[in-house]
Amino acid sequence: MFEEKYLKLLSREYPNIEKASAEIINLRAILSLPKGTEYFLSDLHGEHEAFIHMVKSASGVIRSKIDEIFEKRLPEKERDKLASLIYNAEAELERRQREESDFNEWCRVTIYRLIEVCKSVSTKYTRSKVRKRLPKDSAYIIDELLHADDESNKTHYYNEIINSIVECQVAEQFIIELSDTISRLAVDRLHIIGDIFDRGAHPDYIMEYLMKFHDVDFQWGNHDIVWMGAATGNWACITNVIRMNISYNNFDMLEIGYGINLRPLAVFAAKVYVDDPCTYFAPHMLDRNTFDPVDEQLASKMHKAIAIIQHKVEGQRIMSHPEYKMDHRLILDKIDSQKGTIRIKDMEWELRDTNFPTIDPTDPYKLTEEENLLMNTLEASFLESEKLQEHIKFLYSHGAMYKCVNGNLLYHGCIPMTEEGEFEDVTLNGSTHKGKAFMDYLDDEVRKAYFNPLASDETGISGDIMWYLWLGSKSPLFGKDQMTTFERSFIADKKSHKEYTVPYYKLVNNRETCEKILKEFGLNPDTSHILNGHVPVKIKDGESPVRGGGKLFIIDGGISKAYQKQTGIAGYTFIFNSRFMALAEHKPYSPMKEDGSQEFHAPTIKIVENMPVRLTVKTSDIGEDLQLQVEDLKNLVRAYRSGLIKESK
Ligand SMILES: O=P(O)(O)OC[C@H]1O[C@](O)(COP(=O)(O)O)[C@@H](O)[C@@H]1O
Ligand SMILES: [Mn+2]
Repeated sequence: MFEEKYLKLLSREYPNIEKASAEIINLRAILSLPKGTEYFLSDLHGEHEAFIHMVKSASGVIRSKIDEIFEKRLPEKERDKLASLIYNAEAELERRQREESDFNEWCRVTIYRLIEVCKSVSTKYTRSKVRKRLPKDSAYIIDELLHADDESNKTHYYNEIINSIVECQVAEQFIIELSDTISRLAVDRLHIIGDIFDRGAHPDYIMEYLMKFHDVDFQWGNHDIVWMGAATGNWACITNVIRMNISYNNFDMLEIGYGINLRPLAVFAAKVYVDDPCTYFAPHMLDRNTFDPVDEQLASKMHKAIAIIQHKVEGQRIMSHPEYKMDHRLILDKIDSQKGTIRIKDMEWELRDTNFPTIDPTDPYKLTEEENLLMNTLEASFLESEKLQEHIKFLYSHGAMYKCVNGNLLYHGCIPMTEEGEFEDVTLNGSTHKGKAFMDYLDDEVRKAYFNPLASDETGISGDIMWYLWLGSKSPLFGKDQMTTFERSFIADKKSHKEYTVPYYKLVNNRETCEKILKEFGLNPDTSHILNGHVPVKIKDGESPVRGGGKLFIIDGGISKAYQKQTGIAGYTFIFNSRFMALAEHKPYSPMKEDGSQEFHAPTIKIVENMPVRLTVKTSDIGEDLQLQVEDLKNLVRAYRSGLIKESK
């Protein structure tokens, strides 16, 4: 009965034997194609240019295709230029326009070459899938070019199309679209293993790019979850987000990108810290603001003002949630203004800054009236920012705490474990969970906090769970014992800044631990792998991204400019195609120079596992779905044949 109903519904889409059979043939053709290339990135930290370059170059995949096709026909320099064109067509076109004596001829030759590359990256897909990835306006022409020269008598037709493109003066647009199509085809699916936000200038641009990408998923990082909490209106999250981004001078993103009104904070800070240079709050100057340059002095004052509000608000959250077990992070009541010291966990530290005009020593966690008003305005800015809310909703709809995909387990930080290597029971809001069940519980609560706070277990203010996930010691997204933000700004002695990672990070050096985690998530421990982000791999100190005897890969190598000194490289990406799994080790991204030139450094690719046989779509997760669809369609055809369901046109 149920099946008949279902088949009737299906018959709306495939109303007769012919249509249903055509789809069966199509699906079976797809199943036999090679598995598409999956591309994994993590810890993007607002570095939009480096990120877009990584996606467009597909971590060296484009370059190796060009070499494969043109090695015998074009000198290396020419191949470099063709690659640069695909990475950033607008910029390369500008350079060519200046340098080529016959620009039209260059366009003509370039279109031929791009079509060859495009053909090569589209061989893994059905024609219909390729068509879907083509830009709307030039889809028809590209489709023709991709297939026109198969027969020699079509060569004339092929040349005519290219000549017309050049003569109609649409060659540049066409080249841009074709280049973009090539990058899109080179990567079938993107996985972002957390931390899109903070430190770098433009996570907002990264989100815009990803929202247009054909297939992307996220595993939330601690820096994403704190923005998700801020977008929920949680003050502990809001203050953290603003503090961090002012500390990296990201005013363009905050005020222009997301429309967060920082004027009240500026006015407040300038007044409260009028004679305080706020020396230890000077922002890092990695990127300049184009639209919203804020005077460095004022930025330092704003940074200190929001940091103090953060410590007050956080103290309130700690007191409301005894189960967070964060009493040791109650800091402000431990300040001894007379002595200029602070006592943290039985240690006394000297403060390098003792000017706290807004802290009432008898009630140090209470916001002043002005601070309270200021927080109300900031909350409104976060709740009302259409762009931010749109980006956060996308993070929700395409993201999760973890993901199992094609035999890989993806998560940003860790799975809480005891020193003995058992999954650790964690109690939050009166509910105790461990392992996969804990991740599922958190996933659920994070969604409720934003979409349906009344249905959540949350005992404090909505979004506290996101704040806990940002810095709590049992947070799978954080994985450290504490976040020493206060110490980093107020105490010179670096010993006080120490943050220790949880046992997980040692345990995963053992293969058995990794296998145990994979099993917990329902994956086959013999064939599956874990992909982790979050902890920068310090190559220069001899660290390796490969752990657990090759069962786990940590791919945070520091795309973040702020961390490149520590890691010695510019990040890892991971590639899983039909033939192998590989780590790509990147060199720092060099931005375009004033004269318009730009150097690209190909990453070093290390194959970490070769597939015993070439993988097909059939063996991938999607393959399972497609096979079920084929079965359903076969049942539908049977129902038509037996007369159970009537065919229509
Ligand atoms: O180097 P910054 O930007 O001051 O940030 C330091 C803070 O960032 C953290 O490392 C968290 O960020 P990550 O998730 O990128 O590691 C904290 O543990 C630390 O207190
Ligand atoms: Mn992180």
